[in-house]
This record gives sequence, C-alpha cells and structure tokens, in this order.
Amino acid sequence: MDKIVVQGGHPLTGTVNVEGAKNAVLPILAAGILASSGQTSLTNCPILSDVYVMNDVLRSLQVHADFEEAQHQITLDATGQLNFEAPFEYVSKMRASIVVLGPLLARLGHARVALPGGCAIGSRPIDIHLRGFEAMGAQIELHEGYVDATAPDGLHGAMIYFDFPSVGATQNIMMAATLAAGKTVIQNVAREPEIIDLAELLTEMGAKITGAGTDTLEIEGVAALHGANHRIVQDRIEAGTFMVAAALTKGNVLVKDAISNHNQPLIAKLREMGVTVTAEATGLRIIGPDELLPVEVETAPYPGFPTDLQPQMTVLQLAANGVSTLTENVFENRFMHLDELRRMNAKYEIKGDSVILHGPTKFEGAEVAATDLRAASALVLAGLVASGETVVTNLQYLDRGYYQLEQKLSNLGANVKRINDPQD
Ligand SMILES: CC(=O)N[C@H]1[C@@H](OP(=O)(O)OP(=O)(O)OC[C@H]2O[C@@H](n3ccc(=O)[nH]c3=O)[C@H](O)[C@@H]2O)O[C@H](CO)[C@@H](O)[C@@H]1O
Ligand SMILES: C=C(OP(=O)(O)O)C(=O)O
Repeated sequence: MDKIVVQGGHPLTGTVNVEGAKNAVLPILAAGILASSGQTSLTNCPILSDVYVMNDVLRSLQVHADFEEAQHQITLDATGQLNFEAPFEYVSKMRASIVVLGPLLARLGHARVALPGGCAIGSRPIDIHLRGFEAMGAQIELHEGYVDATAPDGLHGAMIYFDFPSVGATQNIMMAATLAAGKTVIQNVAREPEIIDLAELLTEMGAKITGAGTDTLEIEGVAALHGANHRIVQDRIEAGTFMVAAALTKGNVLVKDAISNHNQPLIAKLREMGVTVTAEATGLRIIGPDELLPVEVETAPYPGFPTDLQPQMTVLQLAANGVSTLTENVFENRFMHLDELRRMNAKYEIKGDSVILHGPTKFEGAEVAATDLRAASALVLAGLVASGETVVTNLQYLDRGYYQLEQKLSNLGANVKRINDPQD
C-alpha cells in the first residue's frame, strides 16, 4: 500500500499548475453518450482514478473511450449500438457514475443503472434526480439494487423545481432535457462552474440551453446531438487546496491559471485571516502571514463556500490564533478528518453541523488514515506544518481527485514523499 510521508516545517514557494476539474470532466464524459454522430474530443482531462472509472463505465455501455494521457485528451465515440445498463461492478466504484442515467435515458429511451451507495461523507440519495426524470415522463422502478428508467415514447419537456440545488441532479436532468420533446425549465438548479462547463459542451454538441450559471435553466429539446471539441475548465478545488497550503505554511505561491471568480468565498476568507491574495496575469498569488486570524466559515452550494474545501479549511482554522467555527451545510457527515487531526494535536468540539476549532494548534506528526478524498488532502496539509513526521495512508481516496499532489508539493519546497510499502 502507498503512503505519503511528510516532514513538516518548510514554507511553500514557487509556481504550481492546476489540472482540469474532476467534477467537470466526469459529467462531460457522460455527455459523450448523447452524440449519435461524430466524435467528442476533450482536452485538459486530469489523470485521476475517477476518470479511469468513468471511461470503464462508458466502455461497459459500448461507448468507445480512448485516453491519451500524454496529451490529457480523451476521445469518445458513441455512434454505435449502445448498451443501456451500467452495472454495479462499475457504479459501486464511483458515485458520480449516476450521471450516465440522464444521457442513456434520453438517447435510448431506457436506462438501467446500479443505485449508487452513500459514502463516508453522507447518505447521498438521488431522489431529486428521479423526480426530475418522472416529471419528464419516465417510469422509474427500483429493484435488485438498480434504477430502471424507461420512456418508450421519449422524454417530454417539463417544469421542474428542485428542493435543493443538487449538482448531480442538475447535470442529469439538463442532459436528459437536451433530447426531450419541447422545452424543459428547471428552477433552483446548481450554479457551479462545472455546470457551466457542461452546458458549454452540450451547446457545442448542438443543444439549446440558456441560464447556465443562474438558478434557472431552460432547455429546448433537439432531435439529435453530435460530437464536439471541448477543453475542461480548471479545477477550482485543487487550486483552492494549494491556496490553503500556501497560506498555512507562510508560503509565497503562484497558483497558475487559477480562476479567481471561481474561488471568491475562499479568497474572502483567506483575506479575513490575514493572507495576501493577488490576481496576477498568469494566476493567483498567495502569501501566508506570520499570524493567521480566526474566522467563521459556512459551506453552501455555489457561490457559497465549497464543501469540497471544508476539510482543508479546518486545518487552516486550527492553525489560526484563536477560536474559529465551521458549519457544514451540504453533507451530514463531513467531519471525519477531524478524528485523524485530533491525533495530530487538534482541539475542537463538534456541535451538530458546526465545529468549534481551538487554535493555534501546534500540529504533531502522526500516522493518520484518509477517510475520503478531501480528508486525504487536509491530512497532507496538516503534515506540512507539523513537527516531525506525518504518515498518511488510504491514498486510494487522494488518487480520485489529485494528480501527483506529493510531487507538486515537493516542487514547491515541501519535504513530501510517496512510498510503496510492500509489507502493508
Ligand atoms: C462528481 C461531483 O461533481 N461531485 C460533487 C457534487 O456531488 P453531488 O452531485 O453528489 O452533490 P449534490 O449537490 O447532488 O448533493 C448535495 C446534497 O444534496 C443531497 N441530495 C442530492 C441529490 C438528491 O437527489 N437528493 C439529495 O438529498 C446530498 O445528499 C447532499 O447532502 O457536488 C457536491 C456538492 O458541491 C460536491 O461535494 C461533489 O464533489
Ligand atoms: C465529494 C467529492 O466527490 P464525489 O462527489 O465524486 O464523491 C469531492 O470531490 O470532494
């Protein structure tokens, strides 16, 4: 099993590159299913285990998926006879594979997709997705662990209101609506940059979509979509992770190509904590202060503070000089990294959805295990400022969303190594 070993105490300096966004490329790969003619060519694709899993899901559906890693390019061909079933074997490896349901149903009139389970951060139901498909005329049955969705006469446009601006439901229903008969209006949708990226790809494929990035989407169905070329948007969560790391280590880092508009809530909180954040021509420069100030943070759907930066942010708050709070409003169980940080000398109390974090923490190196993707990066970050050696295990989570994190951090001057220990 691989481990990351960090010797703390080195400020980060230099320039770091950011990959294409995991959360953009996954639904965009699923959108490739919709192209009944031509190939879809995607550039700036990140080399992540989740991307390999999504390619395998597509291949199980008879979509040809070719990943040229050296070019960060994936070419999809969905022009052949497609299979309508995404089996448990693949879906169980990655929740996000549920976004193939909308494209399959729209293209084939039938989709059978294994029900994704919950995960460490929450139970993550898909009721909003399913109510959306039903409003568009689909019949949904749940049996033997599968969602069976049929619309033999095709989907029709509908007025849909989401109880919560779910990212995945917005993507799934938007994709299904591109080929539905008539107009679909979806209110209270997610506004994340990854939704805009997907809408841009779909538009390049011939879809008629307005309102991406606002709380209402309008989609006029078309008869067919074709392949297109698209560059995946930069990963704002990876960028944000490096921004936090720079601030934490009193570093001076240029996060290349980071899009400041996509990380406004983080930038605002970093500035409140005394961090210098400057937009430069080629990215965002982060300079950490000698003393971090405590701050209150609440996660919320975009444009609120992203839940996917919450674990990393708690590390920064624990390092701040005073008492900070963090309220997690998106997932019901996303504080598991704190149990591990406690082993590194963190002091905190959880009260319902909030945690009170007592800084300043003198982090002490320890052996800690990641419980999910962002917990993994948060533990590596804590190691950067801990005394002695920190060993982070369960790196299968890290590999879902970070490409060569240890390499990028050591290029910035950190003492971080990834080692393979065959004894484990
Ligand atoms: C691959 C991907 O893009 N993943 C992101 C996506 O996940 P994902 O699309 O799964 O997140 P959602 O926005 O759907 O979920 C947010 C909340 O809504 C709840 N919910 C969602 C759907 C539903 O039908 N019913 C329901 O109750 C979930 O349990 C959760 O508590 O957005 C999350 C919220 O920003 C991010 O943390 C994930 O990194
Ligand atoms: C929670 C995340 O991803 P997923 O929805 O794929 O589990 C994440 O990227 O932090």
